[in-house]
Amino acid sequence: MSAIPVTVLTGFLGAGKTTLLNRLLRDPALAGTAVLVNEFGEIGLDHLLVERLDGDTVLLNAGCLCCTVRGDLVRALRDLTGREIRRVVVETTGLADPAPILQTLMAEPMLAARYRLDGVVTLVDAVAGMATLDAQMEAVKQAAVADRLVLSKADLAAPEAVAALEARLRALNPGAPLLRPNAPAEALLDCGLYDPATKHPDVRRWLDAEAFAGHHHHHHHHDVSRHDARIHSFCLTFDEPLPWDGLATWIDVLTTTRGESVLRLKGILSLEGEERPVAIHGVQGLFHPPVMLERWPDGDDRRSRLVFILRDLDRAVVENGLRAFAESARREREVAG
Ligand SMILES: Nc1nc2c(ncn2[C@@H]2O[C@H](COP(=O)(O)OP(=O)(O)OP(=O)(O)O)[C@@H](O)[C@H]2O)c(=O)[nH]1
Repeated sequence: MSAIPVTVLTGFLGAGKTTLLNRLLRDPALAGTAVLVNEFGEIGLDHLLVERLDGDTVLLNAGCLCCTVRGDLVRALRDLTGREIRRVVVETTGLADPAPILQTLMAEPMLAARYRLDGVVTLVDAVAGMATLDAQMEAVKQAAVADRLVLSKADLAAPEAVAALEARLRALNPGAPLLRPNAPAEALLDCGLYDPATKHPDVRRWLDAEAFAGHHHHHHHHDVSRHDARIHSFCLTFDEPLPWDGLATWIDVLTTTRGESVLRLKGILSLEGEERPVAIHGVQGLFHPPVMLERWPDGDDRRSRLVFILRDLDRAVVENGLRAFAESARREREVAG
């Protein structure tokens, strides 16, 4: 049984999540999709309950998915077991930090066996988006960790305002394609490591390491908001195969000491003594077990590439740490062997 993809649909209050979802659900490509909707404050916080609406829509009530109803998310996904479900979309409340949701999906062993995180789709409202990003750190995080960014309400905004917001989003998250809500379902969903049609790894689409070339740290930009300045993303590339032991130790250290600062990490690795590539990804201090891929994708170069989205953590700390741990693992091996 192949794991069922779970897409997390997020975006600030009123950004158009429900509108987009309703359109997508009419698309035949989404037949067999179960939807978990998290509405904030519909029912008192004392009564956590999961209510089945029509068909396969489940409403997760009582509070924000990111904090109070993580247990409900697990239960709701567990309840779907045995049904003919091909895909799950979780619509978060506008206030949600997506990280704990992603962590729940990755960390719960029962869920990890049956479901796989496909990706995060973040809606940004072209009218209110700029001000929201200035005011709300959560909105910046939602945009920064997205695999797909969708700009809604561009029809209501001036072209210059749309262009400015697009430029800001590209700087914040160079790896995520920037789409409009009328984009085809396949472009919006299926952001995972595997091409859903061929089941082969599609690293380019998943990682889009090339998109980070030319994008640099924005701290020195005069007009960047303080929130944006705290979050930055980059891609590290390594020509030589990396020692897994050094890398694993470094990930452990980074996770333990600065987990909250690593908003997201995705990578494909060439490891010493291993022909096949390994994919790793993590969200705020939690790492998915590494996945060994069958082979390097056709035409893909065989360098290790690691994409980081960090908050309040300098690139140099991460890069120097990684190099130091890799170096010391190599040295230890030389001494031993
Ligand atoms: N003109 C225009 N209106 C839109 C667009 N997307 C959404 N809207 C409108 O924006 C309003 C909010 O949309 P919703 O889909 O309810 O937004 P949401 O993100 O689900 O809202 P919350 O669940 O409250 O966070 C509705 O009135 C939609 O009709 C768009 O692309 N263009």
